[in-house]
Amino acid sequence: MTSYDLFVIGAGSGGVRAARIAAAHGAKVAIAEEYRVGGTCVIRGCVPKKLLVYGAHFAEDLKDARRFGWDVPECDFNWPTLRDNVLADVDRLNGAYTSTLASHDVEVFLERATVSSPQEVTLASGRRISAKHILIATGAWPVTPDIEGAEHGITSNEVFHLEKMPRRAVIAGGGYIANEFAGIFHEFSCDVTLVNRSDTILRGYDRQIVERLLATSMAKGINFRLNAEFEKIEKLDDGSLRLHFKDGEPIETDLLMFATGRRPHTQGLGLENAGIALDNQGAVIVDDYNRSSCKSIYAVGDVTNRVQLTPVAIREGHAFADTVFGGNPRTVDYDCIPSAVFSHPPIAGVGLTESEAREKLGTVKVYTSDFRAMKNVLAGRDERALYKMIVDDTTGRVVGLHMIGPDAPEILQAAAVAVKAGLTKQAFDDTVALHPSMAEELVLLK
Ligand SMILES: Cc1cc2nc3c(=O)[nH]c(=O)nc-3n(C[C@H](O)[C@H](O)[C@H](O)COP(=O)(O)OP(=O)(O)OC[C@H]3O[C@@H](n4cnc5c(N)ncnc54)[C@H](O)[C@@H]3O)c2cc1C
Ligand SMILES: NC(=O)c1ccc[n+]([C@@H]2O[C@H](COP(=O)([O-])OP(=O)(O)OC[C@H]3O[C@@H](n4cnc5c(N)ncnc54)[C@H](O)[C@@H]3O)[C@@H](O)[C@H]2O)c1
Repeated sequence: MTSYDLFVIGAGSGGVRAARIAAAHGAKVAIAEEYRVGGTCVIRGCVPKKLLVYGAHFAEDLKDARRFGWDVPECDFNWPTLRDNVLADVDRLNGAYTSTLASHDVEVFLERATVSSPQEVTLASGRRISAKHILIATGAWPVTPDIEGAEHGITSNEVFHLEKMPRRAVIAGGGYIANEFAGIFHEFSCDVTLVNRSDTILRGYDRQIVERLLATSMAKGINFRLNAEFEKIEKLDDGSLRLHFKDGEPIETDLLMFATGRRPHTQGLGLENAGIALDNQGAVIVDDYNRSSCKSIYAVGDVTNRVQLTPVAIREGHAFADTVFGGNPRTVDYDCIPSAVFSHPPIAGVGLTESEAREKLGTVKVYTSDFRAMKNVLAGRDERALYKMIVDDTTGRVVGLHMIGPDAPEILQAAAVAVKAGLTKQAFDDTVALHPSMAEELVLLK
């Protein structure tokens, strides 16, 4: 039986980083991937999604360009062209990730692996491999509600491969994926309805910012059906779908996409063969050093259900490799992780929301800037940005920054450094504005 120092299951964001760094520390490493090297982020998540967001934004840019003097003729959008170009870029990245593993002498098995004992995995081909350490980096999988006809819906796994752009689309869910794809489909002239089971969308984001997204999305023409529970999905003779709800009128649509959360991908992985403890969501329970209840087996990324974001999975994979193979025990700092929703317009935030800060700190000061970006003014686009700074009134420290508006994620990434470093509102005020920019609002808040 071949033996390795480390066997990684899952070549996504966390697994690839862990494999590469462990190998650089001198370990003999192998990795198994059942679909494509690169994982969710590269193959069917962040990267192709962001490329579609860019593609979608041209709908507004082309219209606005006329106000800036460009003689733009009526333009048609061609979905197969964008889809195929995006998928070609995914192929390129898949190749780049595969060569990175090869150049670090990580052996890649393009097949499913399961755990057969604390120091052994079995490949789908039947081959058994022993390893001193096993890393579970199998990510998460879309959850679809248990309702009659749910099989007629798709998930984010399939959305990047659509044959044609539907005329009507319903997106179930009110989180990241639902809001991002509502914007994408809408910009491609599709009639979009977002259906959520509660009246709260984007839980965890600052309410005022989310309210602004809701208002802006509705003004653009995206429909929202909140507090709605599906009863069943009926497929009609012409191939379209009729969605029935426990209350309210049915909706007819050409496409139903479930964006109703992602569950840790642990089913059928054989974790019981190594006595690995899971939580009630099926996530691998790990300690601060990513070690599971079995001492030779570790887990990183979405499969641990801590923070389902790529940069977090990467950090966890890196910290694991440094800890176990680099003689440098490290944990990941989960405080002040910036995040964004690539909606139209995008949202970005770091630190405490206003309500979290009020609950945690008691006395807080909130500074806001509610403005129309210069570009939107000339374009005649009645779309306002909102920036919010949450300050601890006792210390003057900025404990949260939340924004919605053009390029909010780009601006927030830089500002998050200041929040993470514990800078005060005064430090922002002391910084001279960079004019004219949208970001200058951050140092001009009164
Ligand atoms: C549509 C979408 C958009 C997203 N956008 C963003 C974003 O903009 N920003 C952001 O930070 N995050 C985003 N995310 C989340 C991000 O993709 C994940 O947090 C990240 O990919 C998690 O990395 P991971 O290594 O834990 O798992 P993954 O990247 O999911 O990798 C797990 C890999 O394991 C493989 N695998 C599973 N089981 C086995 C097995 N038994 N044997 C072999 N291989 C196996 C899978 O095929 C997969 O390739 C998005 C997710 C989705 C779905
Ligand atoms: N920009 C980003 O960083 C980004 C983008 C996409 C995904 N992600 C990651 O992927 C994860 C999964 O994304 P997601 O959007 O699927 O999950 P999510 O957890 O963000 O949202 C799930 C939503 O589905 C709703 N829901 C659940 N069951 C439902 C039902 N039966 N009917 C209608 N609504 C229902 C929930 O109320 C919630 O609003 C996110 O938590 C995030 O960490 C990140």
